Amino acid sequence: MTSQLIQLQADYQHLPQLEFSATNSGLIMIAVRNELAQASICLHGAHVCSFQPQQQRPVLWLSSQAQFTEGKAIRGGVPVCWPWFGPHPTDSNLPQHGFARNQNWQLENATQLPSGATELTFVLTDTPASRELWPHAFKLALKVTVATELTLELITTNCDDVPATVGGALHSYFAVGNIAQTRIEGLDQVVYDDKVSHQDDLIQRGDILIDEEVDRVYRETTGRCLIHDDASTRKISVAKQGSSTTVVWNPWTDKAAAMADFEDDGYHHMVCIEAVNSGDDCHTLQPGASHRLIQVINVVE
Ligand SMILES: O=P(O)(O)OC[C@H]1O[C@@H](O)[C@H](O)[C@@H](O)[C@@H]1O
Repeated sequence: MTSQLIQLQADYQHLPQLEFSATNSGLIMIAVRNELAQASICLHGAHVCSFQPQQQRPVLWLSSQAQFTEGKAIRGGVPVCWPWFGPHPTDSNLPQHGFARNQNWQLENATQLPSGATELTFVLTDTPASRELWPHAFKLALKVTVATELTLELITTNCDDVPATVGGALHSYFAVGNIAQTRIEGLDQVVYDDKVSHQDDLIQRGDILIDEEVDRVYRETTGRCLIHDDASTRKISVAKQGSSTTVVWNPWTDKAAAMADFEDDGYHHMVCIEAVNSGDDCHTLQPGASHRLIQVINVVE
């Protein structure tokens, strides 16, 4: 057992809702089990890997071929993309979706709330290596609240003495019974850029149905999406704050087959609905200022 694991077990032995373990590759996992729900979170990336309210099936999709390895993003769950979303705007040598999802975060605090929810706060701060990728002093916190709903609050604080521009995403992968019997409500009439056909300024008409590769950046939209998962006879609500960009992604056949950590037929059972800050929706923070990106996920009847 690593000394970090032993320390965490000692620090949080008063919280029976938490169980700490290490993967074969030495990454630390936290299992959260309370009267409302269960979840698992990897310290690597502060990555929420699973979320399951009581009496429900898993809400998040996690690839059976996900790799739990230092320096590699976990495929599925909720990757934290930060401080940019997608390719870096000016330097294609920098990592896709930023670097936060590939770093070891710290568990700053965990508490059990009177409501039965468990709240955990993870933090990441700048290092000499991070400043080579993004030249700013920062504190990034992810507050994860595990209850009947899963609430993720990503708080960026600019600790530098110059302004810093921040983008990113809560890149949530949702589990669906069958993508052919799934539709996404909430983006009707919203303007989007289609990253598959490379067409910009298209307009969504009605609900989104997925029967091919979908990679769309919906702009100027702050509303919630509702995933109608008819095969599982349930709906998943995905609400957000601090973001006016929503990305919908399903890699479909060829892209799924090309990803080593994505099972070939996995695209039948997932869709990403991502709360994003990108393009004009990035935020320039003055020294000391903060930005909050929030996603709230729950199953509705
Ligand atoms: O493979 P990655 O880096 O996790 O990215 C997965 C996908 O993430 C989505 O957010 C992007 O819109 C896609 O273009 C991308 O393929």
